[in-house]
Amino acid sequence: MHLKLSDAFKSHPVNLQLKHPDFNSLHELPDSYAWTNNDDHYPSFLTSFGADDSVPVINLSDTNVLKLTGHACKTWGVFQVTNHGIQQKLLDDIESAGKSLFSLPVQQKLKAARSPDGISGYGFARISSFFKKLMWSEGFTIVGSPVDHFRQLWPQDYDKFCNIIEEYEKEMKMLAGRLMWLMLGSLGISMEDIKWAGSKGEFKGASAALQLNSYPACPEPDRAMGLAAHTDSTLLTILYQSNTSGLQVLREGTGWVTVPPMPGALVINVGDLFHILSNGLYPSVLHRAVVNRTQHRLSVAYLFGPPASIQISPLSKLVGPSHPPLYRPISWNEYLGTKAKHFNKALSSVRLCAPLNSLVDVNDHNSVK
Ligand SMILES: C=C1C[C@]23C[C@@]1(O)CC[C@H]2[C@@]12CCC[C@@](C)(C(=O)O1)[C@H]2[C@@H]3C(=O)O
Ligand SMILES: O=C(O)CCC(=O)C(=O)O
Ligand SMILES: [Fe+2]
Repeated sequence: MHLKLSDAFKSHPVNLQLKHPDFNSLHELPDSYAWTNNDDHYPSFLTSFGADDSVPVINLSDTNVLKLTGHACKTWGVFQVTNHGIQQKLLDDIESAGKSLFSLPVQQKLKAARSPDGISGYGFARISSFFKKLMWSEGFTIVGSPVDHFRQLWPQDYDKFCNIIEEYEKEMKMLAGRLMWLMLGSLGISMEDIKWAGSKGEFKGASAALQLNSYPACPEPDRAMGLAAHTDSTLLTILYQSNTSGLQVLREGTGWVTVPPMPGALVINVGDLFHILSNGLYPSVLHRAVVNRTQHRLSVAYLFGPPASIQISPLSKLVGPSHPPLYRPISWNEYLGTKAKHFNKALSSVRLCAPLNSLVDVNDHNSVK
């Protein structure tokens, strides 16, 4: 059956509390938002202060870009890129569209609420259902045309916002394709190895979701959680975090490392599906967003994946007698359903054989508990 990405949660509906708080009216942290180490799957005491380990920054015009990308993917599963060709004006436009959306009255935003079995719309992050405490954030997911939802939000000028989203998605898709070939090229994979990328390798049928995240200033940031630790269920994610810090990645042996906002830079996460494609060579990065006392923070994630129903499995060039396939084939839709059911155990539920050194499997984040 030909499924669309928007069908992914039809069999995994999640009923999140629909009554959203008006964050601006909360002057102290309600107990329902106060996290202790027991509430998170990955404790905060792992935070590293002033670690000299920092997320790689790659200039996409560097002559050594292939090698740098391979090293960053293998050792971190995340990197920042500069010289990526996305105009600052477009980044500014998407940021102000996001700010305009989240500053609407709660009742207005709820008119575009995500339905329990839907993918698009306003609401808490889907993973909220796995936690007893609430996250100090709100989100808006766009898959396909946002016009119906935007008409609800801005009856007069929804068109202007639709155009910004369309332009942003077009540019992000091109950049995602470029990054895919860099990451694949660093593994020795070429166009003939990925048939679904199309004859020119343009990833025409690829699917994607655009996620706007808003983290209001928080009266007690040390006890709150913006977005709990997770890996992305994507091939790769392109994140724009503007100029406010909040994104942290978990580094083995070091702890939580802040990804510092750099003017105009974009953060690239290796996602779970790329981890599968690479037969475990590139880890999908575990990351979270923390909040702060004074500044509102907005981030925009472009979640890039394959066509919704094609099967993703370890690439045959990366499999051999001494490298058996570590994962069974799975489509993006099925994987999203698996994530909705098993959250941080989704990847291991798709795994075929236990890792040799199972205690230090980079992607078995459950072992960090
Ligand atoms: C395609 C998707 C990945 C995502 C779930 C979604 O359907 C759209 C939103 C994505 C997001 C963004 C915030 C963190 C996350 C874990 C979540 O709850 O929603 C991711 C999901 C994911 O990568 O699994
Ligand atoms: O806000 C951030 O920095 C992280 C957002 C994120 O992880 C996501 O949207 O998947
Ligand atoms: Fe994420």
